[in-house]
Amino acid sequence: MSDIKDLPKVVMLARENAILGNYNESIKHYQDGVTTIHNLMGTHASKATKEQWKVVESAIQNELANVKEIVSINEGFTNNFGMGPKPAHGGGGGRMLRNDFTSVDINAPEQSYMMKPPIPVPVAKKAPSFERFGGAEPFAHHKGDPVQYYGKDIDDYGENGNNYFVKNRNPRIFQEEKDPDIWDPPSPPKYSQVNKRQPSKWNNNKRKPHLKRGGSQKRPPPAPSAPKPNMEENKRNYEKPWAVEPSKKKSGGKSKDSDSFLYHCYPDGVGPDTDLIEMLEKDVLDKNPQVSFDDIADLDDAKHTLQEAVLLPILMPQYFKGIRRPWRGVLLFGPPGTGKTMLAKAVATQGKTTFFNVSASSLASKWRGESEKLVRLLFEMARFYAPSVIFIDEMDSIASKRSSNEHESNRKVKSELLIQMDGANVASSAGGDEQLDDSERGKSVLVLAATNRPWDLDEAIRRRLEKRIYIPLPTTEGLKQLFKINLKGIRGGSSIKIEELLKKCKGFSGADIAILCREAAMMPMRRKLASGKVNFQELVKMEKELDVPIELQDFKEALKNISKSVSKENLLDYTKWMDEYGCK
Ligand SMILES: Nc1ncnc2c1ncn2[C@@H]1O[C@H](COP(=O)(O)OP(=O)(O)OP(=O)(O)O)[C@@H](O)[C@H]1O
Repeated sequence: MSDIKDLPKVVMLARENAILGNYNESIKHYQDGVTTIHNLMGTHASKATKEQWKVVESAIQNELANVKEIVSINEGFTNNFGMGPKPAHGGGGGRMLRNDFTSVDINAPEQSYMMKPPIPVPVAKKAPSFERFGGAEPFAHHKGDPVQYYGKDIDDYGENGNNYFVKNRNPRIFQEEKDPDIWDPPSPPKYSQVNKRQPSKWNNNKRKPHLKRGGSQKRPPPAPSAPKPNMEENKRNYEKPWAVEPSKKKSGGKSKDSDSFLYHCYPDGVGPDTDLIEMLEKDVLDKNPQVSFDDIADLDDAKHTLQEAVLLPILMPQYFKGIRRPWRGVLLFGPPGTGKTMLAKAVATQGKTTFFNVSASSLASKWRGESEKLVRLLFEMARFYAPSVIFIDEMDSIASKRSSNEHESNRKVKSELLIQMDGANVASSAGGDEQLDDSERGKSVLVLAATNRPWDLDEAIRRRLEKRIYIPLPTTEGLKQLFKINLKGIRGGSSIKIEELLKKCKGFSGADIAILCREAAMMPMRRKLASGKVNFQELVKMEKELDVPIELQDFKEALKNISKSVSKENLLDYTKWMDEYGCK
């Protein structure tokens, strides 16, 4: 028998065992509870209290009866279908069935073999539901109400301070006392308590939010109501690519010309080759080179040839058709620093054409297949912006002679270059310009290549560079012009003897002269510093004092540091190649 204090625990054990199908255990606990109440009745409790205990007892008796009924039903099934224990007498060696259908005479008319016994519905070991226990959740109670036991109020369960239920209205009284050293298993948070503003969000949805165990974390605030970051005010908020307008994508937030090649290819400005196109537009496209022929000393022959080959076909498209069609490509070759790049830029400036300044590095890509794609995109872009000049500097590094041990990617780039040069200028392809009108004919693309090593060029490329112009070292007249151009805005002293200077600068390239003039122009300042009378800080304040005319002595000093960059042997190679492949 248990103590009356333990009655709730005893009843709970009885129910748990019933739910688990341990009916015998359950019955034992129920009976223990009933005995406990019986004993309590024998004490000198008040009549009213005894009445209340009777109610509790009858409720427990009811539950006990239910469990016993389930046990008897179960036993009935097991015995009927031979699953029960063998009878002690072992009659006939078979199992003793309460309804032994095997003994039925199947020939008897009223007992056809068709009359099988009803198939019993299998009874799972199922606990009696709370319906069976009075229809109310046991020990359910409401805040502020007296504790309810099967729906009936119990205000007092005993005297002498034994009112256990009243003292412990919390439902946890029915749980076992906790061992402080044993932690509860982690339990999920109660969603309704996490964010009461959106209680129904997770109720009907298919998926519950994935929350970490622990139960105390808060759900992040719902995204739709989150304030939108103000890009202007808060610089630390980064633009989300999906939130950026297509027109601003990939352009650093700046709006782009809607008439650019990129938008011509991709109306919303984004496509598979956007990066390559943007790279070409950034690194290669020079819409305004701003170099005039007057800035270029000497090279009159080259200027005339270029004007005829490039500018006139743009200005007089009607005349340059048929056999007079423009050149497919022009090669400028000669020693370094002789003004080849300047010439190309001057052509683009004077012809008001779009200038593409390409070098080997701008067409090189570490990605397989991308270099060829760059070549193709370059020519497509040039056609889009036509009339255009594609200036390819150091052409020998892109289009050197093909060899058997050459890397496959280099060969592909060359092949693409050949293909594109053939199709670059529609007007230049043989017989292809007859149907074109003047405006289309004027929209030509000229490939202007430059190299210091023309003998290294691939033959097929060389053939497509139909006009090959030698850009030699400056003549004496050219050197004179170079001094004039480079010393523009700088005063020359009375000591300067130009003839003496020209003699000293024989064999210098245009680039060498430009460097010499810069060095000489710095000499007054260097002399001042070398005297040791001024330091750097004082020198900054002497800007006007240092602006003195350049004297011959300054050039002589500068010439000690500078020498020509082109050797005589090199020059011989150029003249030889010129004689063989060049054009006058
Ligand atoms: N004929 C020239 N007239 C004026 N300046 C010149 C001339 N030739 C060379 N220069 C000077 O030399 C510099 C280099 O010229 P440029 O780049 O055109 O030479 P390049 O022949 O293309 O050289 P490289 O073959 O090495 O590329 C120019 O910036 C310019 O200052």
